[in-house]
Amino acid sequence: DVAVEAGLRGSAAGTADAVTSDVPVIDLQQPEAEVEAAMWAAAHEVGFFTITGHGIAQELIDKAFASSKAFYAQPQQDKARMSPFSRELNSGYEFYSQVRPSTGTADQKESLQITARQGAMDGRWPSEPASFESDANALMSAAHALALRLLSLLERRACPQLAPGTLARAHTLWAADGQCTLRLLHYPPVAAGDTAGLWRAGPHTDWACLTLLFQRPGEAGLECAANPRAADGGAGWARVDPVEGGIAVNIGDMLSRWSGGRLLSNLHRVRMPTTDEERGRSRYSIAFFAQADQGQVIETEEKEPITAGDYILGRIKSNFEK
Ligand SMILES: O=C(O)CCC(=O)C(=O)O
Ligand SMILES: [Fe+2]
Repeated sequence: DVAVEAGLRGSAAGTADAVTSDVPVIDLQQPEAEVEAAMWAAAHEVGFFTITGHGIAQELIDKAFASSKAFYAQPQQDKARMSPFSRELNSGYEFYSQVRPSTGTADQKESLQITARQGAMDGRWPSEPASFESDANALMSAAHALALRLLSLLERRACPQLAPGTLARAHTLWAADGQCTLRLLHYPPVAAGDTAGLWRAGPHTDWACLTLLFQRPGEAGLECAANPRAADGGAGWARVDPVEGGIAVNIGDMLSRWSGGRLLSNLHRVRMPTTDEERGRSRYSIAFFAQADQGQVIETEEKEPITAGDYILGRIKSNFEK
């Protein structure tokens, strides 16, 4: 959470190099009982894993990345004009604006946030490239369906207090109180020189129940805390490298709360490039955040009930009060 993130500022743990290797890779085409057990172990112990055999067509993913790349290739003022950012709706285009409590510096990135709530994208869909809206929507629908499947696989062990299917039903797309979000990210090439204190994305946990992260081979840099139960990154950082055809998955704060702490959200970050070749290259990623609809009540034995809407509002406030 925010206190953990702020506590990382300037601490050795926040900046230590990633030492351990990749997170578990889980093939969803195994028998369901095996998938469920493997996901539980990974979600419970690491909070991060990569899934393959997920059924989302590579063509859908490639098209969304192609549209993203074409969008970002345009001048900054055009992107801002086509998709003005609204903090209230958590939608639109942002340029080097997100300051993490963990670092105090702006993430070295630009992003376009699409919140799947009625009206949130009115006047915010980029008109160029023309394929943008349909490509982004196609990937969002597929990612949403996959996220519901994963939530259902985790639910029995993570949230035994819930009737089966509760988590899946709590997340809709484009309802009047929807909060699911697709974020297209671009980390531009970096000039050689001192990048101390800078991050492509500073250490943070996600607010969502579950995040699906599309990233591409050759564009590495994502790392998660080796031990999600330690407040300072634990015994170092683990690489979450892109896997051909794979999607990185992580547990967010909302599911951590809903599960009464059975699952923990894990800190993660995107490091700056370290070689000339890497510095000269963009990193593009696409995150789908499964965030329950505003009216959904998150009830557990451990804490007072809170609606998913108030939960997210609290997180937005604490970030902007820093
Ligand atoms: O681009 C990435 O790999 C990570 C992005 C991320 O963690 C986020 O947007 O919350
Ligand atoms: Fe994240």
